[in-house]
Amino acid sequence: MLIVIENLLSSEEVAQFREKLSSAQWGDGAQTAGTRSVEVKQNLQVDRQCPVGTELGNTILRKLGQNPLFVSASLAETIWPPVFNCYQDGGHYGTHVDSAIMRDNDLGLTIRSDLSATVFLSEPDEYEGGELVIEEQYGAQGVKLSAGDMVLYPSSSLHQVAPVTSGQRICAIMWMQSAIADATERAMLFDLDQSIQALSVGRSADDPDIDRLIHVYHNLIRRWAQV
Ligand SMILES: O=C(O)CCC(=O)C(=O)O
Ligand SMILES: [Fe+2]
Repeated sequence: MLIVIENLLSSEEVAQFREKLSSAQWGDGAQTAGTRSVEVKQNLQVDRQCPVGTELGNTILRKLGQNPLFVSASLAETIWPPVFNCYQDGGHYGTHVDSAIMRDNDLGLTIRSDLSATVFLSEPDEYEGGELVIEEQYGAQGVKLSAGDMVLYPSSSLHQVAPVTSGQRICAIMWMQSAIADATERAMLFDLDQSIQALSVGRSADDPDIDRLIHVYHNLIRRWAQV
């Protein structure tokens, strides 16, 4: 399931990000690719130690924590620090699957990647090509969103970034471990939560039917969560 979260960042925030990223330390993205994906990855990434990247990454993490749609869809337990990338001059990332286990010994961080995310920081008309193409159960889907929007997709999917034939495609990407490892269970919880939110509108805070649905929602999480 692909989920689009619109306006995670406002246009003012996108402008601030772009301004700050222009002074960040950029390096060859191949340095962080696995042995197999290094052959298909051609892009630039902000160095992990760059303070600009850390500051902007923390801003994204804060915004995610405040976004009800993201929280409901991901039930994220641990999020990998966002990585900023830039594709230009034919830059691309051929078909690959993200590593299942990600480990950073310096940060003492290990996650199982359940969900991957891309926050678009360039407007679609700023570059040609550069679609994020995700292979889903029902076929491949190309994603190219407005600046400030984010797509959330299963880390288990094969995906690629098509060559950027003109302009620059700047994005933030991240991976996360969900409290609910199983994608089908997570999708059912998302549907249930979205319906509870919709049905609650106009009902009193102690509506017994809503209480019963919330009871079911939390007890399913209790049953399925790995925390
Ligand atoms: O830039 C993107 O949208 C995704 C890049 C990607 O798939 C990766 O770095 O693993
Ligand atoms: Fe990827």
